[in-house]
Amino acid sequence: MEPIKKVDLEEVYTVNKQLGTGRFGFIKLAEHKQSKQRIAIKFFPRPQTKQADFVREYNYSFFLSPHQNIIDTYEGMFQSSDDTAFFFVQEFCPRASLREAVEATNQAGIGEANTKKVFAAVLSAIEFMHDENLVHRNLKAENILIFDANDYSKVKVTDFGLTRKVDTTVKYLEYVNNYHAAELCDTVVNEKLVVNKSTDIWALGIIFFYCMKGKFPWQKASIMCKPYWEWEQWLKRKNPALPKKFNPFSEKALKLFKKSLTPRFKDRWTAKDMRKCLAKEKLLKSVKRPDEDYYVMIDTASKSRQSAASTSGENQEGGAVPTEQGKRKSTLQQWISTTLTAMAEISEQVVSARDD
Ligand SMILES: Nc1ncnc2c1ncn2[C@@H]1O[C@H](COP(=O)(O)OP(=O)(O)OP(=O)(O)O)[C@@H](O)[C@H]1O
Repeated sequence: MEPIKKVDLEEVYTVNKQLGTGRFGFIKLAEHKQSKQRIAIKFFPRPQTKQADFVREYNYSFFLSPHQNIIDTYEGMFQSSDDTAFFFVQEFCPRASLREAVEATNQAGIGEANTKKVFAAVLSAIEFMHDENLVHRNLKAENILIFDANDYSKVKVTDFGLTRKVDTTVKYLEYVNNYHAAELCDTVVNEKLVVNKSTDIWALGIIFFYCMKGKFPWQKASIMCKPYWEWEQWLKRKNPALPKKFNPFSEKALKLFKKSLTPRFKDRWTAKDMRKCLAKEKLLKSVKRPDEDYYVMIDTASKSRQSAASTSGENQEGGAVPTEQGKRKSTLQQWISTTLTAMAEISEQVVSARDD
Protein backbone atom coordinates (compact mmCIF):
# COMPACT_ATOMS: atom_id res chain seq x y z
CA MET A 1 0.00 0.00 0.00
CA GLU A 2 1.13 3.51 -0.80
CA PRO A 3 2.30 5.22 2.44
CA ILE A 4 0.39 8.10 4.03
CA LYS A 5 2.83 11.02 4.03
CA LYS A 6 3.00 13.50 6.92
CA VAL A 7 2.76 17.05 5.64
CA ASP A 8 3.05 20.43 7.30
CA LEU A 9 -0.09 22.00 5.80
CA GLU A 10 0.97 25.59 6.46
CA GLU A 11 4.25 25.06 4.67
CA VAL A 12 2.77 23.62 1.47
CA TYR A 13 -0.68 25.21 1.19
CA THR A 14 -2.51 28.41 2.03
CA VAL A 15 -5.78 27.03 3.32
CA ASN A 16 -8.80 29.27 2.72
CA LYS A 17 -12.58 29.06 3.14
CA GLN A 18 -14.62 25.93 3.70
CA LEU A 19 -16.36 24.71 0.54
CA GLY A 20 -18.58 22.09 2.08
CA THR A 21 -19.07 19.64 4.91
CA GLY A 22 -20.29 16.09 4.94
CA ARG A 23 -20.78 13.29 7.40
CA PHE A 24 -17.18 12.17 7.11
CA GLY A 25 -15.25 15.41 6.95
CA PHE A 26 -14.99 18.76 5.21
CA ILE A 27 -13.60 20.30 2.03
CA LYS A 28 -11.56 23.49 1.99
CA LEU A 29 -10.35 25.74 -0.80
CA ALA A 30 -6.57 26.11 -0.74
CA GLU A 31 -3.67 27.35 -2.83
CA HIS A 32 -0.63 25.20 -3.50
CA LYS A 33 2.12 27.68 -2.54
CA GLN A 34 4.70 26.51 -5.07
CA SER A 35 2.50 26.28 -8.18
CA LYS A 36 -0.02 28.94 -7.08
CA GLN A 37 -2.73 26.55 -8.24
CA ARG A 38 -6.14 26.66 -6.51
CA ILE A 39 -7.13 23.22 -5.26
CA ALA A 40 -9.69 21.60 -2.94
CA ILE A 41 -8.50 19.62 0.10
CA LYS A 42 -10.76 16.91 1.50
CA PHE A 43 -10.09 16.51 5.23
CA PHE A 44 -11.03 13.50 7.37
CA PRO A 45 -10.72 14.32 11.09
CA ARG A 46 -8.49 11.68 12.72
CA PRO A 47 -10.38 10.38 15.73
CA GLN A 48 -13.63 9.83 13.76
CA THR A 49 -12.07 8.32 10.63
CA LYS A 50 -10.82 4.77 10.29
CA GLN A 51 -7.63 4.70 8.23
CA ALA A 52 -9.10 1.93 6.05
CA ASP A 53 -12.10 4.13 5.12
CA PHE A 54 -9.85 7.04 4.18
CA VAL A 55 -7.58 4.81 2.08
CA ARG A 56 -10.57 3.22 0.30
CA GLU A 57 -12.11 6.61 -0.57
CA TYR A 58 -8.78 7.94 -1.85
CA ASN A 59 -8.17 4.80 -3.93
CA TYR A 60 -11.58 4.89 -5.62
CA SER A 61 -11.34 8.67 -6.17
CA PHE A 62 -7.86 8.40 -7.68
CA PHE A 63 -8.65 5.29 -9.75
CA LEU A 64 -11.79 6.88 -11.25
CA SER A 65 -10.14 10.29 -11.90
CA PRO A 66 -9.19 9.74 -15.56
CA HIS A 67 -12.85 9.84 -16.59
CA GLN A 68 -13.70 13.30 -17.91
CA ASN A 69 -16.92 13.52 -15.85
CA ILE A 70 -15.34 12.49 -12.55
CA ILE A 71 -13.53 14.93 -10.26
CA ASP A 72 -9.73 14.80 -10.57
CA THR A 73 -8.01 13.52 -7.45
CA TYR A 74 -4.28 14.19 -7.36
CA GLU A 75 -1.85 11.47 -6.38
CA GLY A 76 -0.97 11.17 -2.69
CA MET A 77 -2.50 10.34 0.69
CA PHE A 78 -1.54 12.73 3.46
CA GLN A 79 -1.77 13.25 7.18
CA SER A 80 -1.37 16.66 8.82
CA SER A 81 1.82 16.95 10.85
CA ASP A 82 -0.19 17.60 14.03
CA ASP A 83 -2.01 14.27 13.44
CA THR A 84 -5.44 15.87 13.50
CA ALA A 85 -6.56 14.81 10.01
CA PHE A 86 -5.99 12.67 6.95
CA PHE A 87 -6.42 14.46 3.64
CA PHE A 88 -6.14 14.22 -0.11
CA VAL A 89 -6.19 16.87 -2.82
CA GLN A 90 -8.66 17.39 -5.68
CA GLU A 91 -9.26 19.86 -8.47
CA PHE A 92 -11.30 22.87 -7.32
CA CYS A 93 -14.78 23.41 -8.74
CA PRO A 94 -15.18 27.21 -8.97
CA ARG A 95 -18.93 27.29 -9.44
CA ALA A 96 -21.47 25.21 -7.59
CA SER A 97 -23.04 21.87 -6.96
CA LEU A 98 -26.15 20.89 -8.94
CA ARG A 99 -28.13 21.41 -5.71
CA GLU A 100 -27.11 25.09 -5.61
CA ALA A 101 -27.75 25.48 -9.34
CA VAL A 102 -31.29 24.09 -9.01
CA GLU A 103 -31.99 26.08 -5.84
CA ALA A 104 -31.03 29.26 -7.71
CA THR A 105 -33.99 28.63 -10.07
CA ASN A 106 -36.56 29.02 -7.24
CA GLN A 107 -38.13 25.61 -7.79
CA ALA A 108 -38.42 26.11 -11.54
CA GLY A 109 -35.79 23.48 -12.41
CA ILE A 110 -32.94 23.93 -14.86
CA GLY A 111 -35.01 23.04 -17.96
CA GLU A 112 -34.97 20.20 -20.46
CA ALA A 113 -31.87 21.22 -22.44
CA ASN A 114 -29.67 21.71 -19.35
CA THR A 115 -31.01 18.53 -17.73
CA LYS A 116 -29.98 16.62 -20.84
CA LYS A 117 -26.47 18.10 -20.65
CA VAL A 118 -26.10 17.27 -16.95
CA PHE A 119 -27.31 13.72 -17.53
CA ALA A 120 -25.10 13.10 -20.55
CA ALA A 121 -22.12 13.80 -18.24
CA VAL A 122 -23.39 12.06 -15.10
CA LEU A 123 -24.58 8.95 -16.95
CA SER A 124 -21.27 8.67 -18.77
CA ALA A 125 -19.50 8.68 -15.36
CA ILE A 126 -21.92 6.19 -13.80
CA GLU A 127 -21.81 3.88 -16.82
CA PHE A 128 -18.01 3.89 -16.48
CA MET A 129 -18.26 3.01 -12.77
CA HIS A 130 -20.89 0.32 -13.35
CA ASP A 131 -18.76 -1.20 -16.12
CA GLU A 132 -16.00 -1.46 -13.50
CA ASN A 133 -18.54 -3.17 -11.19
CA LEU A 134 -18.54 -0.22 -8.82
CA VAL A 135 -21.64 1.39 -7.32
CA HIS A 136 -21.46 5.06 -6.23
CA ARG A 137 -24.18 4.65 -3.53
CA ASN A 138 -24.37 8.35 -2.68
CA LEU A 139 -25.64 10.00 -5.84
CA LYS A 140 -27.32 13.30 -5.06
CA ALA A 141 -27.41 16.83 -6.42
CA GLU A 142 -24.75 17.93 -3.89
CA ASN A 143 -22.31 15.39 -5.34
CA ILE A 144 -22.61 16.65 -8.91
CA LEU A 145 -20.36 19.64 -9.53
CA ILE A 146 -21.00 22.25 -12.23
CA PHE A 147 -17.81 23.93 -13.39
CA ASP A 148 -18.96 26.56 -15.87
CA ALA A 149 -21.01 29.67 -15.27
CA ASN A 150 -24.12 29.01 -17.32
CA ASP A 151 -24.06 26.37 -20.02
CA TYR A 152 -23.53 23.10 -18.10
CA SER A 153 -20.75 22.09 -20.47
CA LYS A 154 -18.44 20.77 -17.73
CA VAL A 155 -20.12 18.57 -15.13
CA LYS A 156 -18.40 16.09 -12.81
CA VAL A 157 -19.42 13.51 -10.22
CA THR A 158 -17.68 13.53 -6.84
CA ASP A 159 -17.67 11.88 -3.37
CA PHE A 160 -16.71 8.22 -3.54
CA GLY A 161 -16.87 7.70 0.22
CA LEU A 162 -19.63 5.09 -0.02
CA THR A 163 -18.48 3.53 -3.31
CA ARG A 164 -18.30 -0.26 -3.15
CA LYS A 165 -17.96 -3.23 -5.48
CA VAL A 166 -21.15 -4.89 -6.72
CA ASP A 167 -22.27 -7.76 -4.43
CA THR A 168 -20.26 -6.55 -1.41
CA THR A 169 -22.19 -6.92 1.82
CA VAL A 170 -22.46 -3.65 3.73
CA LYS A 171 -24.16 -2.60 6.91
CA TYR A 172 -26.88 -0.03 6.49
CA LEU A 173 -25.73 3.01 8.49
CA GLU A 174 -27.60 5.76 6.70
CA TYR A 175 -30.37 8.07 7.67
CA VAL A 176 -32.99 7.98 4.92
CA ASN A 177 -32.73 10.76 2.37
CA ASN A 178 -34.76 11.89 -0.66
CA TYR A 179 -32.62 9.84 -3.01
CA HIS A 180 -32.98 6.49 -1.28
CA ALA A 181 -34.62 3.66 -3.16
CA ALA A 182 -37.72 2.01 -1.71
CA GLU A 183 -35.78 -1.07 -0.56
CA LEU A 184 -33.39 1.17 1.47
CA CYS A 185 -36.27 3.01 3.13
CA ASP A 186 -37.53 -0.32 4.51
CA THR A 187 -34.12 -1.12 5.99
CA VAL A 188 -33.15 -0.65 9.63
CA VAL A 189 -29.77 0.58 10.84
CA ASN A 190 -27.13 -2.20 10.92
CA GLU A 191 -29.16 -4.48 8.66
CA LYS A 192 -26.98 -6.18 6.05
CA LEU A 193 -27.38 -5.17 2.40
CA VAL A 194 -25.86 -6.45 -0.82
CA VAL A 195 -24.51 -3.66 -3.03
CA ASN A 196 -26.40 -3.37 -6.31
CA LYS A 197 -26.17 -0.99 -9.28
CA SER A 198 -29.93 -0.47 -9.20
CA THR A 199 -29.70 1.84 -6.14
CA ASP A 200 -27.75 4.32 -8.28
CA ILE A 201 -30.43 4.08 -10.99
CA TRP A 202 -33.17 5.01 -8.51
CA ALA A 203 -31.13 8.01 -7.28
CA LEU A 204 -30.66 9.12 -10.91
CA GLY A 205 -34.45 8.97 -11.45
CA ILE A 206 -34.88 11.30 -8.45
CA ILE A 207 -32.13 13.66 -9.68
CA PHE A 208 -33.81 13.76 -13.11
CA PHE A 209 -37.13 14.80 -11.55
CA TYR A 210 -35.32 17.35 -9.34
CA CYS A 211 -33.55 18.95 -12.34
CA MET A 212 -36.77 19.21 -14.35
CA LYS A 213 -39.14 20.37 -11.58
CA GLY A 214 -36.85 22.07 -9.06
CA LYS A 215 -38.16 19.93 -6.20
CA PHE A 216 -38.25 16.33 -5.08
CA PRO A 217 -41.13 13.99 -5.96
CA TRP A 218 -41.35 12.85 -2.28
CA GLN A 219 -39.47 13.02 1.00
CA LYS A 220 -39.18 9.28 1.46
CA ALA A 221 -39.92 6.29 -0.79
CA SER A 222 -42.21 4.68 1.74
CA ILE A 223 -45.95 4.02 1.48
CA MET A 224 -46.30 6.07 4.67
CA CYS A 225 -45.39 9.10 2.55
CA LYS A 226 -48.51 10.01 0.52
CA PRO A 227 -46.79 11.36 -2.63
CA TYR A 228 -44.78 8.15 -2.90
CA TRP A 229 -47.83 5.99 -2.12
CA GLU A 230 -49.72 7.68 -4.98
CA TRP A 231 -46.87 6.99 -7.37
CA GLU A 232 -46.70 3.33 -6.29
CA GLN A 233 -50.47 2.92 -6.68
CA TRP A 234 -50.21 4.23 -10.21
CA LEU A 235 -47.24 1.96 -10.98
CA LYS A 236 -49.13 -1.08 -9.73
CA ARG A 237 -52.17 -0.04 -11.80
CA LYS A 238 -54.24 0.16 -8.65
CA ASN A 239 -55.09 3.74 -9.46
CA PRO A 240 -55.28 4.87 -13.10
CA ALA A 241 -54.67 8.53 -12.25
CA LEU A 242 -51.07 9.54 -12.78
CA PRO A 243 -49.97 11.79 -9.86
CA LYS A 244 -50.34 15.38 -11.10
CA LYS A 245 -46.67 16.26 -10.61
CA PHE A 246 -45.75 13.82 -13.42
CA ASN A 247 -48.30 15.32 -15.86
CA PRO A 248 -45.90 17.60 -17.76
CA PHE A 249 -43.63 14.69 -18.71
CA SER A 250 -43.70 12.99 -22.11
CA GLU A 251 -44.52 9.30 -22.47
CA LYS A 252 -40.79 8.49 -22.87
CA ALA A 253 -39.84 10.45 -19.75
CA LEU A 254 -42.58 8.60 -17.85
CA LYS A 255 -41.07 5.35 -19.06
CA LEU A 256 -37.72 6.51 -17.62
CA PHE A 257 -39.41 7.13 -14.25
CA LYS A 258 -41.15 3.76 -14.39
CA LYS A 259 -37.82 2.08 -15.07
CA SER A 260 -35.87 3.88 -12.36
CA LEU A 261 -38.36 4.64 -9.58
CA THR A 262 -39.78 1.13 -9.37
CA PRO A 263 -39.63 -0.84 -6.12
CA ARG A 264 -38.94 -3.95 -8.21
CA PHE A 265 -35.21 -3.30 -8.44
CA LYS A 266 -34.60 -6.11 -10.93
CA ASP A 267 -36.83 -4.22 -13.40
CA ARG A 268 -34.74 -1.04 -13.26
CA TRP A 269 -32.91 0.14 -16.33
CA THR A 270 -29.14 0.28 -16.67
CA ALA A 271 -27.25 3.58 -16.88
CA LYS A 272 -26.85 2.91 -20.61
CA ASP A 273 -30.64 2.55 -21.12
CA MET A 274 -31.14 5.84 -19.29
CA ARG A 275 -28.47 7.59 -21.31
CA LYS A 276 -29.99 6.46 -24.61
CA CYS A 277 -33.48 7.55 -23.60
CA LEU A 278 -32.34 10.97 -22.35
CA ALA A 279 -30.16 11.62 -25.38
CA LYS A 280 -32.81 11.09 -28.01
CA GLU A 281 -36.27 11.57 -26.53
CA LYS A 282 -38.35 14.65 -25.83
CA LEU A 283 -38.90 14.87 -22.10
CA LEU A 284 -41.89 17.18 -21.83
CA LYS A 285 -45.32 16.91 -23.45
CA SER A 286 -45.93 19.55 -26.07
CA VAL A 287 -48.07 22.15 -24.38
CA LYS A 288 -51.22 23.58 -25.91
CA ARG A 289 -50.94 27.36 -26.21
CA PRO A 290 -52.76 28.79 -23.20
CA ASP A 291 -54.49 31.42 -25.34
CA GLU A 292 -55.90 28.93 -27.87
CA ASP A 293 -59.37 28.92 -26.31
CA TYR A 294 -59.31 32.66 -26.10
CA TYR A 295 -58.85 32.87 -29.85
CA VAL A 296 -61.80 30.55 -30.33
CA MET A 297 -63.84 32.77 -28.07
CA ILE A 298 -62.88 35.98 -29.89
CA ASP A 299 -63.61 34.35 -33.20
CA THR A 300 -67.03 33.15 -32.13
CA ALA A 301 -67.82 36.47 -30.54
CA SER A 302 -66.81 38.50 -33.55
CA LYS A 303 -68.81 36.23 -35.84
CA SER A 304 -71.93 36.67 -33.74
CA ARG A 305 -71.29 40.40 -33.59
CA GLN A 306 -70.82 40.43 -37.36
CA SER A 307 -74.16 38.75 -37.92
CA ALA A 308 -75.79 41.09 -35.41
CA ALA A 309 -74.09 44.04 -37.10
CA SER A 310 -75.17 42.90 -40.53
CA THR A 311 -78.77 43.10 -39.41
CA SER A 312 -78.43 46.19 -37.23
CA GLY A 313 -75.70 47.95 -39.32
CA GLU A 314 -73.50 48.37 -36.25
CA ASN A 315 -69.85 49.52 -36.74
CA GLN A 316 -67.14 46.81 -36.07
CA GLU A 317 -64.31 49.25 -35.10
CA GLY A 318 -64.59 48.70 -31.33
CA GLY A 319 -62.79 45.30 -31.48
CA ALA A 320 -64.00 41.87 -30.42
CA VAL A 321 -65.88 41.54 -27.17
CA PRO A 322 -66.86 38.05 -25.97
CA THR A 323 -70.61 37.43 -25.97
CA GLU A 324 -72.51 34.99 -23.74
CA GLN A 325 -72.84 32.62 -26.67
CA GLY A 326 -69.07 32.88 -27.29
CA LYS A 327 -68.30 32.19 -23.62
CA ARG A 328 -70.56 29.11 -23.61
CA LYS A 329 -68.86 27.78 -26.71
CA SER A 330 -65.42 28.41 -25.19
CA THR A 331 -66.35 26.51 -21.99
CA LEU A 332 -67.60 23.63 -24.12
CA GLN A 333 -64.36 23.72 -26.09
CA GLN A 334 -62.35 23.61 -22.84
CA TRP A 335 -64.36 20.65 -21.57
CA ILE A 336 -63.84 18.76 -24.85
CA SER A 337 -60.13 19.48 -24.80
CA THR A 338 -59.76 18.38 -21.13
CA THR A 339 -61.68 15.19 -21.84
CA LEU A 340 -59.58 14.45 -24.93
CA THR A 341 -56.35 15.02 -22.94
CA ALA A 342 -57.58 12.67 -20.19
CA MET A 343 -58.53 10.04 -22.77
CA ALA A 344 -55.11 10.37 -24.43
CA GLU A 345 -53.42 9.90 -21.03
CA ILE A 346 -55.47 6.78 -20.29
CA SER A 347 -54.66 5.27 -23.67
CA GLU A 348 -50.93 6.13 -23.14
CA GLN A 349 -51.06 4.21 -19.86
CA VAL A 350 -52.81 1.26 -21.49
CA VAL A 351 -50.20 1.19 -24.28
CA SER A 352 -47.24 1.43 -21.90
CA ALA A 353 -48.79 -1.23 -19.60
CA ARG A 354 -49.06 -3.49 -22.64
CA ASP A 355 -45.42 -2.65 -23.63
CA ASP A 356 -44.24 -3.62 -20.15
N1 LIG B 1 -13.59 19.79 -5.53
C1 LIG B 1 -14.54 20.56 -5.02
N2 LIG B 1 -14.61 21.87 -5.35
C2 LIG B 1 -15.56 22.67 -4.82
N3 LIG B 1 -16.51 22.26 -3.93
C3 LIG B 1 -16.50 20.96 -3.56
C4 LIG B 1 -15.52 20.05 -4.09
N4 LIG B 1 -15.76 18.83 -3.55
C5 LIG B 1 -16.84 18.97 -2.74
N5 LIG B 1 -17.27 20.24 -2.72
C6 LIG B 1 -18.42 20.77 -1.95
O1 LIG B 1 -18.37 20.18 -0.66
C7 LIG B 1 -19.56 19.41 -0.40
C8 LIG B 1 -19.22 18.17 0.42
O2 LIG B 1 -18.27 17.38 -0.28
P1 LIG B 1 -18.27 15.79 -0.25
O3 LIG B 1 -19.61 15.33 -0.71
O4 LIG B 1 -17.09 15.27 -0.97
O5 LIG B 1 -18.15 15.53 1.33
P2 LIG B 1 -18.64 14.27 2.18
O6 LIG B 1 -18.17 14.46 3.57
O7 LIG B 1 -18.19 13.03 1.51
O8 LIG B 1 -20.23 14.44 2.09
P3 LIG B 1 -21.38 13.36 2.30
O9 LIG B 1 -22.02 13.68 3.60
O10 LIG B 1 -22.32 13.59 1.14
O11 LIG B 1 -20.77 12.01 2.22
C9 LIG B 1 -20.13 19.10 -1.79
O12 LIG B 1 -21.53 18.96 -1.75
C10 LIG B 1 -19.72 20.34 -2.59
O13 LIG B 1 -20.68 21.37 -2.43
